[in-house]
Amino acid sequence: MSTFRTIDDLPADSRVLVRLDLNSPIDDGEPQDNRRFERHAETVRELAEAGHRVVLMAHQGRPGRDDFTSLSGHATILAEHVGRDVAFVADTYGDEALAAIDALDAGEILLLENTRMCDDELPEASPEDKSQTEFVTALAPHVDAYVNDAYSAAHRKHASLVGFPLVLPAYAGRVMETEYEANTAIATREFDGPVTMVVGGTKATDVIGVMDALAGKVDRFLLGGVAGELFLRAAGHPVGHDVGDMDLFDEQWAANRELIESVLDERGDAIHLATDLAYEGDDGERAEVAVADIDEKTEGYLDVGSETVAAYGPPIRESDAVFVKGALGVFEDERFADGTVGVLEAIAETDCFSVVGGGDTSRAIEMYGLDEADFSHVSIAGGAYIRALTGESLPAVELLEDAAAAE
Ligand SMILES: Nc1ncnc2c1ncn2[C@@H]1O[C@H](COP(=O)(O)OP(=O)(O)OP(=O)(O)O)[C@@H](O)[C@H]1O
Ligand SMILES: O=C(O)[C@H](O)COP(=O)(O)O
Repeated sequence: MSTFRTIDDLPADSRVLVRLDLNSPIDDGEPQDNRRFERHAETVRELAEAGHRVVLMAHQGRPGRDDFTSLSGHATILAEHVGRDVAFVADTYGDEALAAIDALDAGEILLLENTRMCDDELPEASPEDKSQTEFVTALAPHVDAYVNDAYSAAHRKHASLVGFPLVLPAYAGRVMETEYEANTAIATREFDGPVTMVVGGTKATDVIGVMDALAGKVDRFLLGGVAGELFLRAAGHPVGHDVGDMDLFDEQWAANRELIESVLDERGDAIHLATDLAYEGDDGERAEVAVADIDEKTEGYLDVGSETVAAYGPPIRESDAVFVKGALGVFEDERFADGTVGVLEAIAETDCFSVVGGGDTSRAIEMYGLDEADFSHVSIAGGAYIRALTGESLPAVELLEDAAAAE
């Protein structure tokens, strides 16, 4: 259990500065609704209903990238989820922002502009340095308390995440509480039976690092996606090569080859690899091939095959806990969704403790009509989930723990 002060501990009628993570896919300049809005809305609604004056901060994208936008569209989506007005001010800590904060009445909600539009936010620095930036020193006197709900950004040492807890009483929001507990479970909880981890997706470098770090905690790894093909390649099969203009395999193979070979060598008995793979046949339909029959590099494989999906079911059903990181195939294309959906269905049928992480993978849950309630937790964190899985501490979380300990 964490040792945070939570929003239950806030003094009545506070003016609270709340850090959310509303970083979202952007389409045609507009933020797309997603789980992050729905989850953070609970914290925001609870604060407003309790009569606090609620000032929200969040980031979107990074300067120089296409997804670096204003948060005005985010305010509209958030308001729909909260069921209350969310005012927006196109300023981070200037006179306009401060005047809007001062004018708030009890129960009103205000979203400030993208924190990354302010120069003090981004360069990573110590909490002490961040707490002395103009961004923090200008905003802090206009509020009574700081609430961090942005677990999924807590690995970043940015001003809005690590600067405020040093100058204001700091509390954890509801999303921070639930994400912390579920995501640290693999590193901190004892399970009675086997622990299984489903490993896939495109970020092989990240997940192979997690496999290495968790070798002693996880009883079996079920592999697919890019990492799965790289392990098959290490086992001597001619797969996991970039085909056409793909750039997923060769670079990650060069960067991780030694680690993959040593993990396979030391934990080979715990690593389950696909025995068949799926690809796009000449007729455009899904085609499958047994891994043992692949003797030359010709195809780009886009999913694990049906024999593999069937073989991954029993170990999941026997598990006491299952953690998912990354999809087993290109599930966005229905032809190649069998691996990802197959393991999610197997998990949903059990009553084991289960955490599904990663923004992309968790999207498969609604795409294929699965019920989120059948999983113990569907995480909204990407980079922070990876770090939590390996037991690495997150700077912004540590500061909330320090704040509670110093009480
Ligand atoms: N064999 C494959 N070839 C190409 N892409 C694949 C393959 N298998 C899975 N994918 C892709 O992996 C993506 C999910 O992987 P990613 O590593 O981004 O994981 P995530 O954990 O869901 O997301 P994030 O960490 O970005 O929040 C899916 O969009 C899927 O299309
Ligand atoms: O979307 C995320 O994973 C977090 O908001 C962190 O965003 P960043 O990787 O741009 O810092």
